[in-house]
Amino acid sequence: MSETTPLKVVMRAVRRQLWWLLGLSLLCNLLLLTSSVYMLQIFDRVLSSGSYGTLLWLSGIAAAALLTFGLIELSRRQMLSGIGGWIERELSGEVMRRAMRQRLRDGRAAADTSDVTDLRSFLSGDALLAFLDAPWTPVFLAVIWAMHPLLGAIAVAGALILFALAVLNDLLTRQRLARVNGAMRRNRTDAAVYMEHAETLAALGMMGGTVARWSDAQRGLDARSDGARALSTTFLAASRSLRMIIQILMLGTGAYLVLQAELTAGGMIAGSIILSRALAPVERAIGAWRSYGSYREATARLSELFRQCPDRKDRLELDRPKGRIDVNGLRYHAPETGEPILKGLSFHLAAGSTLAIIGPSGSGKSSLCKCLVGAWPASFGAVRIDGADVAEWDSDDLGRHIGYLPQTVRLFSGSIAENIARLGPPETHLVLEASRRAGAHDLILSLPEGYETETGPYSDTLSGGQKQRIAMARALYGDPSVIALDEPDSNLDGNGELALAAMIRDLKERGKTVIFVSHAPALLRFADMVAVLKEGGLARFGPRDEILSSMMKPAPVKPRRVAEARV
Ligand SMILES: Nc1ncnc2c1ncn2[C@@H]1O[C@H](COP(=O)(O)OP(=O)(O)OP(=O)(O)O)[C@@H](O)[C@H]1O
Repeated sequence: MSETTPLKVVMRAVRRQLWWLLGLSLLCNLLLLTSSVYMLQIFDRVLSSGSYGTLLWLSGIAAAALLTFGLIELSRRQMLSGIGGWIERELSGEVMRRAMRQRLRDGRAAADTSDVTDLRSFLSGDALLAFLDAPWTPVFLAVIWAMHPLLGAIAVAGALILFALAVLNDLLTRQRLARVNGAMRRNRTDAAVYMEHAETLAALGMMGGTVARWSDAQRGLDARSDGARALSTTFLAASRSLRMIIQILMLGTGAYLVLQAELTAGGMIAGSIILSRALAPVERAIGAWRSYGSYREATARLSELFRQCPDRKDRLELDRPKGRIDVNGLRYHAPETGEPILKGLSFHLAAGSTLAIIGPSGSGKSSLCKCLVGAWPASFGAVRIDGADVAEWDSDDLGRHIGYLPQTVRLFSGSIAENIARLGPPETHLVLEASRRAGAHDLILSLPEGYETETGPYSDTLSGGQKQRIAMARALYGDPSVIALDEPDSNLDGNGELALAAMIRDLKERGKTVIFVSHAPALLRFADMVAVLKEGGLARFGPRDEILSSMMKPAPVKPRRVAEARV
C-alpha cells in the first residue's frame, strides 16, 4: 500500500469538498435557467393573455430565484477561497521542510512552495468553477433537445466542436508550456541571486554583462512562451467566435421553426439563452485549461517530493549528548555530480575535547564540518554523536544540541534577538547568555535598537564582523554540547579575536566539544587534537603538539649524488 502523505490527505479532503461544490453548482446551474424560463413564460403566457397579474407573479418568482442564485454563488466562492487558504496552511510548511531536506541530500528539490501556490490558485479560482459547471452542459443540451431535436442537434454539435478545440489546444501547447515554465523558474532564481549580489556585480563592473546575459535568456524564453501562448490565444479566439456563430445559427433555426409553427417565439428566445448557458462552461474550461495544466504539473512535482522525502517519524529523539564524536568511514559525494568530496574518514573525539581541522584550500574542511553537524548526510559511513548516528536523529532535535557557525555567515529576516534564538520565540535569558558567552553583548547594545535591530537580506546594516559575532551567539544559543566553527576568525578585528579566544576557552572549561576550522596560532593553542585534511582524505589525526611538531620538522634532505656534489 502506498504511504499516506500530507498531499494525499489534503487532496482527499478537497475531493470531499468537491462533492458539496458539485451540489451547489447543480443548484446554481438550475437557477441559471430562470431567465430562459421567464422569457418563455412572458412570450407564451403574458404577451398572449395580456395578464399583468401573471407578469407580476412571474417577475417576483424570477427575482427570488436569481437572489437565491446570488447567495449560492457567494457561498460557492467562499468555500473555494476557504479551501485555498487551508491548502496553503496544510502544505506550505511541509513542502518547505521536505524541499530543504531534499536539497541538502540531492542538491535539488523536486518541488517548492510555488507549487503549492499553483495548486491553490487552481483549486480556489475561476478555473475550478469552470470545470464544476461543465458537467451541467449536457443537462442544458437535453433541455434544448426536449424543446426541439433540430435545435438540440445544433447545440450538441457546437458543444462537441468547442470541446474538440479545447483538447487540441491542450495537446499542442501542454509540453511546450511546461518546458518554458521550467526554464522561466530557473531564470527567476538567477535574477534573485543577481539581485542579492548586486554589490559584487557593481564593484566588478559586471552589472551590464550580467543584465545582458539574463535579458538574452529571458528574451529567448519570452519568444518560446509567446509562441505557445499565441497558439492558445488563437484557439480561444476561434472558440469564442464559433460560439457566437452557433448562437446565431440557433436563433435562425429557431425563427425558421417558429415560421413552420413547430416552436413558439418564447421557445426560440429561451433556447438561445439556454444554449449560451450550455456553452459558457465549455468556453471557460478552454480558458481554464492552462491553469489546469500548471495544477497538474505542480501536483506531479509535489507527489514526487513527498515520494522522495517521506516523513521520518521513527527518528531518534535522544537526551542531551555529552559530545563524544565517532566518525567511521565517512564518505561524502557531491549530490549532483557524484564526485567524491570526503574519501573515507575515520577518527574519534572524546566528549569535551577540542579539534582543529586544518588543510589546504579545497581539501574538504568545510565539508567535514557540515557532515559532523548533520547538515550534509554521509553518502557512506557514519558520524555518531554519543553513539547515535546523526542521520537517524531528528534534525530539529539534533540542532538543539549543536552549535554551528558556517564559513559564510547569513542572518535571516527578523530582529537580532530572533536570529540568536534561531528564529524560534526568543527566550531573553538564553539570548543574553549566548551573546555574552560569544562576546557579542556589548556590540549589540551599541547598536541604536540593540537586540531589536532588524536584520536579514532586506535590512543589511551590519558589518561582516558584527554579523559573525551575532552568528557566534546564535551558535551558542541553548548551550549546545557540540560546537562547530568554520573559520570563526575570518572577519574579526583584534577585539573580536580576543572575544573568540575567550569564548573557546570558556567552552573548553565547561566541557563542550569544540571543532573549529582555522590555521590561526591564537586558536590552535586551544586544540587538543588536530585533523589534517588533504584532497578529501584524513592525512593526519592526533594530539595537537605531535601533529604540529611533525609538520614543522624540515623535510629530510635527499643525499645528493656524488657526481652532482663534485661539480
Ligand atoms: N555542493 C558541492 N558540490 C560539488 N562539489 C563541492 C560542493 N561543495 C564543495 N565541493 C568541492 O569539495 C571540495 C572541498 O570543499 P570544501 O569547501 O570542503 O573545502 P575547504 O577545505 O573548506 O576549502 P576552503 O579552505 O577554501 O574553504 C572542493 O573541491 C569543492 O569544490
